[in-house]
Amino acid sequence: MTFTGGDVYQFSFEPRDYLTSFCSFGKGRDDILNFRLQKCFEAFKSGPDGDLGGDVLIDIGTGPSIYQLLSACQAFKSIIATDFTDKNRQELEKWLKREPGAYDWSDFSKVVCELEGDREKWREKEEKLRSTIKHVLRCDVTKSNPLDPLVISPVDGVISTLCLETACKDINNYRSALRNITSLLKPGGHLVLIGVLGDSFYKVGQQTFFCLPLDAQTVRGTVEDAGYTIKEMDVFLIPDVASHLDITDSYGNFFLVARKEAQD
Ligand SMILES: C[S@@+](CC[C@H](N)C(=O)[O-])C[C@H]1O[C@@H](n2cnc3c(N)ncnc32)[C@H](O)[C@@H]1O
Repeated sequence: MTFTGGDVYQFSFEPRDYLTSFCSFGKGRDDILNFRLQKCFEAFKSGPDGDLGGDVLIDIGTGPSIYQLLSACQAFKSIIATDFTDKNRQELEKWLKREPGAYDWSDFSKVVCELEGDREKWREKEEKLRSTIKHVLRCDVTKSNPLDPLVISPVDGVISTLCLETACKDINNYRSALRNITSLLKPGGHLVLIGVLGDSFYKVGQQTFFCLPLDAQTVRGTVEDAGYTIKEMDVFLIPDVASHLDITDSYGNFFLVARKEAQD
């Protein structure tokens, strides 16, 4: 599979096709989605005074998705969402502004509220997230400053879900993209990384996108080499890989939390 770079994303990544295939319950992927929501819930549950909390969280490569931020919005005062493509940022804005036709995330919000103890509070949860996302910015993880030309003060937290492996054509590029996003983080700040394992492609509508196949050991080493101490890494192995082969060949997901040490 040849690498699909920024131009392919900008013109051919259809947010609604992506959401329908990869961010919908009841399509044989519930266990994967529940793994991500559960791990985010556990990681952010200590709130603003916990290790994983503070003033600003940046989500790198948010895409059209918000599931990864539903728990985080209880732990950070503000969130900056980012993505490479115009269409993804527009789809996200549609949800933030409650525009007609915005994607319905209520199944996800209900799961997270149930984990927090009251499934009925899902509307309040969505309002809390909307008010916590203060900006939706363009980003490019291949740039040394991914928010270029914007320069911001280093933040307390960076989260990135399923982005770096889709944006990088080889492990050296993955290493530098990780270093690029690390430059946005304060020493002592935390990185939350969710990614896919063994994935070489994923299909969004009619378009097939490249993915860099990763294994847990390589991710670990790369994160440590970028100046982090890993606090947690958990792997979810997909029980029935064959049933997803029409849209992806990933065999698992990983969830990682790491603290940035003093030197970059
Ligand atoms: C598989 S989607 C993941 C979206 C979302 N984070 C999620 O978990 O559902 C990959 C995302 O990476 C973004 N992306 C691709 N290349 C990028 C780059 N060079 N810099 C930043 N984001 C990029 C895409 O636009 C897309 O939104």
